Amino acid sequence: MASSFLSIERLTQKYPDGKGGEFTVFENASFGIEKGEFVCILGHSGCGKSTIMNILAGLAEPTSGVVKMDGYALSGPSLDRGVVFQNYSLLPWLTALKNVTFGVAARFPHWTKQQVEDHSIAFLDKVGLSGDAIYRKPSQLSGGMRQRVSIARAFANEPKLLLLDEPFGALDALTRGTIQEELLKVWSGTDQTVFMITHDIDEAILLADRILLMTNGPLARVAESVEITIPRPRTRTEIVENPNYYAIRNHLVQFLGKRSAELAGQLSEDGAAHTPETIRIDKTEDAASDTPLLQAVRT
Ligand SMILES: Nc1ncnc2c1ncn2[C@@H]1O[C@H](COP(=O)(O)OP(=O)(O)OP(=O)(O)O)[C@@H](O)[C@H]1O
Repeated sequence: MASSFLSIERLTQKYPDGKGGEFTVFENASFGIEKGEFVCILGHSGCGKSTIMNILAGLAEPTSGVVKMDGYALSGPSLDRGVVFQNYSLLPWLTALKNVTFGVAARFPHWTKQQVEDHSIAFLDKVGLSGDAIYRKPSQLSGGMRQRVSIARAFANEPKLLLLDEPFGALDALTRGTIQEELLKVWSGTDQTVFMITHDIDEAILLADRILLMTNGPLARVAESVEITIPRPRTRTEIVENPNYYAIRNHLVQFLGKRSAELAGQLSEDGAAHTPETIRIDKTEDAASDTPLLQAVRT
């Protein structure tokens, strides 16, 4: 754990319960994320996903515990950590391009104006925005285009850690599908580490190297870390043909439909750190070693 690029160590969050007491959202949550990994977190509403995200972004302090990046404890927000929220958070008075150059110029102060602009245009292009569109203001863009600008802005800043809080939650299914693939394209050309909240199982399988599963709150925990054993590059139409797709999907559905509630509120009595169990489902490996096809290999 200590050697992970991002190390979440014994994170505990308690809030006042409004009746003079307090309730524990999660306790002693511990997990690591490696450099360049794309990790999604899934869990029911209220389990504490946004709380974890806000702590990673430096927008909130945990009740106890520490988050280390590259071995150093995080404190406060930083350009090293970029955040994309569901509501785009673009500056309404600036064009799409200026929304991107604004951050890039701050991140790379030694660059010339031309370098900043070329770099920003290249990232907008990667998410399918070019021509006139980049000179329009957010109010003149569709929701999908605005979210493309947010994603281009976040990647163009090249933060060490990119935090995505349900970035596609407000988009229709078709636009969502297109932008998911654009996100994969822009991510695969970098060594960017991404931590993303989503409520969409298929989105998580398409995007992630690993999916962290949280039990229901209060007293939630990150119970499982499910490896996505589907090779990259991935597309929405191709992954469903992979033999692991439905096995992984079924596991996630079972967890969220049943086990997330059954495991809820189970905290260790001795105050030990809660690390997720690694789940590896690989029907291709199973077939090669003659083990039953649907068996999950737990480590
Ligand atoms: N500032 C706060 N004060 C008191 N309680 C809070 C505060 N922020 C969050 N909570 C509570 O903490 C719990 C976890 O909230 P959080 O927003 O992290 O959940 P979530 O998993 O992101 O939910 P959702 O999927 O609905 O966004 C909830 O019960 C919420 O009501």
